[in-house]
Amino acid sequence: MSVTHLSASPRSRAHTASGISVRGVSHTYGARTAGGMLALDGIDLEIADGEFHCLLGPSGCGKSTLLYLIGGFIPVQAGVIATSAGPVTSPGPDRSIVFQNFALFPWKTVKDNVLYGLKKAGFNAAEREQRARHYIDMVHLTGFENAYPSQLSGGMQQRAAIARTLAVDPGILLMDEPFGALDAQTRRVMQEELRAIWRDSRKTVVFVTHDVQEAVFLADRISIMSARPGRIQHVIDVDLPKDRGEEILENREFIRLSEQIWRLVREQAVAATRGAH
Ligand SMILES: Nc1ncnc2c1ncn2[C@@H]1O[C@H](COP(=O)(O)OP(=O)(O)OP(=O)(O)O)[C@@H](O)[C@H]1O
Repeated sequence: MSVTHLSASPRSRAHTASGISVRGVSHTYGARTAGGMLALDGIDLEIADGEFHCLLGPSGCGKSTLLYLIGGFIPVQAGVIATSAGPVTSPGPDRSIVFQNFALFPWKTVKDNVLYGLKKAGFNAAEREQRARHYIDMVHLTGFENAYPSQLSGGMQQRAAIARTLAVDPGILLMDEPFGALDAQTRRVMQEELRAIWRDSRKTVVFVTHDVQEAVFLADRISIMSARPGRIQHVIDVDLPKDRGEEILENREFIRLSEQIWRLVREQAVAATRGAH
């Protein structure tokens, strides 16, 4: 896939990639009541500017909670989260999120969904048009600008949601199992496309997944979290070529890493099951 860059004029409000620093972050749901539940316990994590970072771990270990804290969607109770824009205290235009369930407005067309985010971000009419066209093309939806979400397949809806998120040019892209609802084949195509978009647009990505192969395919580094309360158990470097396609699945390092990480995640999943009894 070829991706051309839009001019980064001061008026474009483009956000440069940024690192993310998470220090001593804990989170308790229902903290004000006696029965509060500790979801995250002392998370320390440094994500470099321009890194593709995956969070892996058993169900309920707090992956989404950590992502929402970085996004500023839930307040930081203990510890500090910072980006190059400073400490995270609320959502900001430098961070955007893509959810599993697409989160498109069903009553708006693909183009209007993309334009909506741009208007909110303060782009002028000409920039909105130019950006909408560019990002709809980037995710291969040219020709479907006037379609409504209900007229699109799941993969196309998720590509529209990604176009809407990318169009506002956040430096940090937060993705919460964005391909979880897709069939295996569409998922593989989307993984390749996302990797290509990331490589060409230089964003910092934090990507939550349950899928070990997906994490190894996409990431520069992978954090494996413990069963609840979530802690960072291991941080693994993925030393694979930058350009990754179907052939990487047969790369010996890919296979070795996938097996190693699968064992580590399984240990945590078993611990989570024991903790539930
Ligand atoms: N709003 C909430 N109120 C109370 N408890 C919550 C809330 N959101 C999440 N939790 C609990 O916090 C823990 C962590 O949830 P979270 O969704 O962050 O985990 P996760 O690792 O993303 O899970 P999954 O992989 O199943 O999506 C879970 O036990 C969950 O039930």
